[in-house]
Amino acid sequence: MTGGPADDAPTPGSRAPDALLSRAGVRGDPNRDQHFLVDDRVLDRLPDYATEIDADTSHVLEIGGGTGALTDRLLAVADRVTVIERDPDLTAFLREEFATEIDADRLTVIGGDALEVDLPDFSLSVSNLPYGISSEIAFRLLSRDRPLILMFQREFAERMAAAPATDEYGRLSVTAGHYADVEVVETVPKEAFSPPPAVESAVVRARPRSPDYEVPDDDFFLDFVTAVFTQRRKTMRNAVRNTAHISGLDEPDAVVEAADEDLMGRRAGKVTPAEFAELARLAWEVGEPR
Ligand SMILES: C[S@@+](CC[C@H](N)C(=O)[O-])C[C@H]1O[C@@H](n2cnc3c(N)ncnc32)[C@H](O)[C@@H]1O
Repeated sequence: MTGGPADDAPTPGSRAPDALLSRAGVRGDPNRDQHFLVDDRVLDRLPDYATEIDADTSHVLEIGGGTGALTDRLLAVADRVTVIERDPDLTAFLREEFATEIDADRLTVIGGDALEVDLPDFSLSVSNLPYGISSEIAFRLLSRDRPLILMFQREFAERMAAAPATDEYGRLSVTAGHYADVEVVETVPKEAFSPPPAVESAVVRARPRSPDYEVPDDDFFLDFVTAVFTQRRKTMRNAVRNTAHISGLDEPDAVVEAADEDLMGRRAGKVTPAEFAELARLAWEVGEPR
């Protein structure tokens, strides 16, 4: 993990982020999740995190194109890029600024909400996400089983990548880890953005994988984990009993009785994903899920 902007020089020939901001004539509105990356070195490293794992760059998806500083870097490594941007002024600007790439069929700009529009069949996503929709968009992307390089608020990124029994480990770590190997590859200071956000950011790299455990049903497993973590201060015994309504279990007591006693005496933060999976299998068998 690198510690923030440092070392290498910006890529020659790429569009300067401050020039893009001034051509677009925007300042960035935090109420609309607009914090534009203005640090060339961070912008240059984002595609590198994908190429260094040999990710397929035939069709790169960017959520939240903004003024196109990252789009420009992605076009340098990808055959084709699709950008989804909600702000109509910014989509108009992107279409004008990148008219040549659009005409050459190398760039598609979709105007709309990334949570609502149909996502294309992308091979990789590299995005500086709108933080207001971090969780929803992250899981929309994770479920596509493609490599992802995503900028989040630092705390969210660290929770996503956390290992069992650490302070950050929780629902997000288990559910994201169900789809991918997740790592924080860089922390990014506020000053790398214009306007600066209130908190630090971090870049996450997610590589799709099949989990090394089996679950009876993906949705049931994810709901079960979520339900247990909503009561993370309780022992598993009490959490499983109390959260039955969320996970849809009709017979939570039967699950508690059949489960390993040591496991039931722990808190959710000390339960590994594989142990959650084993418990979900048991719950599926004896808990009479609806
Ligand atoms: C953090 S900025 C990143 C902009 C640019 N990619 C960069 O790195 O400078 C997030 C962008 O997402 C856009 N945005 C916010 N909510 C969105 C949504 N629901 N769907 C699509 N774009 C959204 C904002 O208008 C903004 O341009």
